[in-house]
Amino acid sequence: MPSPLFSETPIWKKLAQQAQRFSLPKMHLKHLLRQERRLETFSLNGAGLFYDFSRQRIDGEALGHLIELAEARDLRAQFRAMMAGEKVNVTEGRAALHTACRSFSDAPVRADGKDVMPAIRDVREKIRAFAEKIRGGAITGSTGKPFRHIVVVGIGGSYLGAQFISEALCAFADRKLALHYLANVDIHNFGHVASRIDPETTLWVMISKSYTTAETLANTKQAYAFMEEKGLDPSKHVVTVTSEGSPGDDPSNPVIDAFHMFNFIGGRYSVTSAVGGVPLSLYLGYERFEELLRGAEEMDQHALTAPPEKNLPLMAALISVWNNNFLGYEAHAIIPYAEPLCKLAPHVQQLYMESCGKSVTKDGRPLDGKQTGVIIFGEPGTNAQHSFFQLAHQGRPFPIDFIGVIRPQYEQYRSESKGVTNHQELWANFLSQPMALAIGKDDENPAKVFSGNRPSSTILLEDLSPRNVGRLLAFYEHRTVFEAFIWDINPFDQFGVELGKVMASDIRSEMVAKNGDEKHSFQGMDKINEFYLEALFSGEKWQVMREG
Ligand SMILES: O=P(O)(O)OC[C@H]1O[C@H](O)[C@H](O)[C@@H](O)[C@@H]1O
Repeated sequence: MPSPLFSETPIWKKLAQQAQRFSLPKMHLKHLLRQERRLETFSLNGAGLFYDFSRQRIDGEALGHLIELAEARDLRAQFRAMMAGEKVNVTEGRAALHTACRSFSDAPVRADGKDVMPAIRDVREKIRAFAEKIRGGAITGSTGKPFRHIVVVGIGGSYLGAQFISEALCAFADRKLALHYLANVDIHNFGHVASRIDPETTLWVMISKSYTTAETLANTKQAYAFMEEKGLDPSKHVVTVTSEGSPGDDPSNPVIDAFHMFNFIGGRYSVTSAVGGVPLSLYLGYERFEELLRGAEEMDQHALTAPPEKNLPLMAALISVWNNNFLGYEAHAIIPYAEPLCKLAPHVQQLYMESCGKSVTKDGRPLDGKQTGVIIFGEPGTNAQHSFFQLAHQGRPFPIDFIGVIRPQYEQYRSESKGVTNHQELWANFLSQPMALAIGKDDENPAKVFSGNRPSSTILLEDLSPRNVGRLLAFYEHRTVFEAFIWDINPFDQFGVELGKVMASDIRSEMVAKNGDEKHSFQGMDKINEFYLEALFSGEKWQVMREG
């Protein structure tokens, strides 16, 4: 029996009724915040994170119904099934076992009846040994020099997670190593990287689960051509991370080493597999990568075992669904008051929007668009305040996650301005923004009125250690899947990215024909694309065409 559509359940009706109460003036956040013990009642501690949702538009009664929702949709049972290796990715007939990547327990985890842990432990061990050899100079490039640059070639899930973590932890990186990312097929990305590396001391890490992604293949070819042009032997400068048996898992193409990821790990959930493990261990050292895994494992265990009312990612998912489905917010911002978390929002953007941007339940029943994910975006504070916060305060409202860190990675720089350190100045803003959004302000001048009643959560970390970053990473992963479980959608497939790829392939064929025969005409294509292809191939004639 498929579970009923969320919108057809009794709990949906109850929550919709609850939401109506919140349109009353007395439910404005400026009043709710005066409730006694507001912070204690609406905040949670767990797995090293503090999650404060006291400035969400919620009260005890609404919260009670949200907890009921968690039970009604059996969220923890679904999560348990995921961690136990059941085929929760139903449309692709696969398990989703990213949590196994950071399991350090002796317990087996089975996918298709087979314990996946031995293979996972082997990969970790292989990464450790490899990273030590590269960092220690035991493996060198083809001219015998130790590696000083790492270029990570990959896109989407084979890029964003590693970029988020490497930025978050770059204070711990080996100063002798520079890390570069080559994701975009745009030649400007390649040109930029090529102009900043020393080819002889560059290690290229080619990451692709499928090894069929057009952008990554094009960039890989570009890199090989570049090395060959410099007289270097690519087999001494390239390492691959891909699934077993993929086109890139090819022994006839010699590389320094090849690392496997597994088909039961989705791209956007793969940063704790070899996809993140190889580049991050090279850049930060394996021990730090392992600390990150241990932090993620703590959050996994918390999400698995804590009851809904104490479960951080589950509560965050409930609040998110409340804001989206019942209070009607269509976007959600992630604003870390911590520059090292500058790539958290792009990572969560893929993680969440690829997972929750669906239009049918996992068994194919249509959902109206409002019953799945919202738009995620974000930038670090205070930068965001000086760019788009005008709209956050006086324009269209959207919920925000404010993320703060008690101790910065750089505690040694303590000069003061206006009587406070930079970190304290940052905190003054980190504290003022959620309050200003919640409380608002009246003014005789309508242009200076702040309506307030704009919800936010605050997530606090003690510091930005690898362990805490791992906890934060897993928090967002689990928040994402809990939301998907509420809607009964599959957070592990991404068919929505296919149509554009197929159309690109048709257009590519036209380009191939033109490259082979300059007389090839684009006529017969749809008129709009014909116009643009003519423009691309016209070169200097473009101006003439426009004038004509
Ligand atoms: O790792 P790859 O197979 O190269 O895939 C890279 C990325 O491309 C796809 O288009 C998907 O949208 C992503 O989920 C995936 O992570």
